[in-house]
Amino acid sequence: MEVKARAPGKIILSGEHAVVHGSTAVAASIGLCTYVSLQVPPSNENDDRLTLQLKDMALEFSWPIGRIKEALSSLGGPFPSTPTSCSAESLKLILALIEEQNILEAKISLASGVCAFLWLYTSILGFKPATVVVTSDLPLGSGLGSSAALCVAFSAALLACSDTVNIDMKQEGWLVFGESELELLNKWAFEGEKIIHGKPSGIDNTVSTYGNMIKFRSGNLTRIKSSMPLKMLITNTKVGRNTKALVAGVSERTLRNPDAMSSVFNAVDSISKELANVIQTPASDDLSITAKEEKLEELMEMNQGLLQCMGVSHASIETVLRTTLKYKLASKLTGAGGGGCVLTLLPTCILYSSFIFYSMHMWASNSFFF
Ligand SMILES: Nc1ncnc2c1ncn2[C@@H]1O[C@H](COP(=O)(O)OP(=O)(O)O)[C@@H](O)[C@H]1O
Ligand SMILES: C[C@@](O)(CCOP(=O)(O)O)CC(=O)O
Ligand SMILES: [Mg+2]
Repeated sequence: MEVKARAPGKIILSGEHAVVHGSTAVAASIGLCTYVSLQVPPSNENDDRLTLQLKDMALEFSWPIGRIKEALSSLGGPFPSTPTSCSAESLKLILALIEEQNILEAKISLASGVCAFLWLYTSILGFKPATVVVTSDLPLGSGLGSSAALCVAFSAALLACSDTVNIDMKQEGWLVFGESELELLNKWAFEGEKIIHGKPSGIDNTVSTYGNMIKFRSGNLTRIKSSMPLKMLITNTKVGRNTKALVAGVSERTLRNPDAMSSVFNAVDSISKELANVIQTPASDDLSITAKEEKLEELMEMNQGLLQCMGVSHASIETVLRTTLKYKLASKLTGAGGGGCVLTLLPTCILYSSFIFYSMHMWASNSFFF
């Protein structure tokens, strides 16, 4: 049997980091996905290994099922069948299994993704042999939510293979999970994100699970329907960074300056709520599309200023901000910052201005348009 699953990456329009501390944030899924294929051999076949292939990195991890059972036996299995956090003790045992595979120093950052895989796999499918293949359109560690897309795609493939969920609705040739299955999937993906991020808010796995645009606060999502065309340029600075370290840095700053940071988080909360309102409110004689875009630009600039206060901007991000400002375009970092991707709002008028569009495109050779 083979199951294929895909899950999208995301952009955060407002509220990253502050959302970890209880503020509202707004995010949208994008058309770049992570794909997982899971092949379970027929039970009469003599293949008793669990193999994970990370195709884009030309990496393969493979363990005899007996070795995984032996390594995790002290946990007293069977593993939990409802979404449960990976304890420090389980994480240590899983890391030992990964260390045996001699992962190259240059690719060590992938270990947390492999850890999330082993936790989700053994929790949802137990000790079944299988081959799992991962490919992705997303740049890793760039703020576009590759970690969450990976966890959502893993959870979707694993749950579809398990006997516990029913999926039967079809959309463009893909089977679709129902509401309660999506909720279960999202909870499992969150447990995977915790292994990669340390202290995630849950916004990335939630927008990857449900798609479209969402407003998110303290674990609760509200679906948003945009009433205006929203075009974003995404520029990848290609400066690598690690979400876990950046999130921990903001928490440390918050411990040192609780009152000041609480004001910063409150301001971000107001900005995200206002941004969601502007996106949802239809244009009218009193509020033209141009006025709405100007409002969004201002809110994005304010959010960027507060992200600088949190200490998560970077010289490469500032360079993109300065460059887009020359064209009177507003930008902000998206995701954890410290490098990674920058969002620039492309107002409807610029889409007709071929000169600016062309020169921006030439300059931003690392950019995608959405
Ligand atoms: N396709 C993938 N294959 C293996 N690991 C992945 C993949 N996508 C994401 N990961 C894991 O997620 C980490 C990147 O997550 P993170 O630092 O949160 O950045 P982002 O989510 O913005 O891409 C990688 O270092 C790796 O551990
Ligand atoms: C910084 C944060 O708000 C978003 C991180 O996104 P990413 O991993 O950089 O794509 C963390 C979170 O909400 O879990
Ligand atoms: Mg991430």
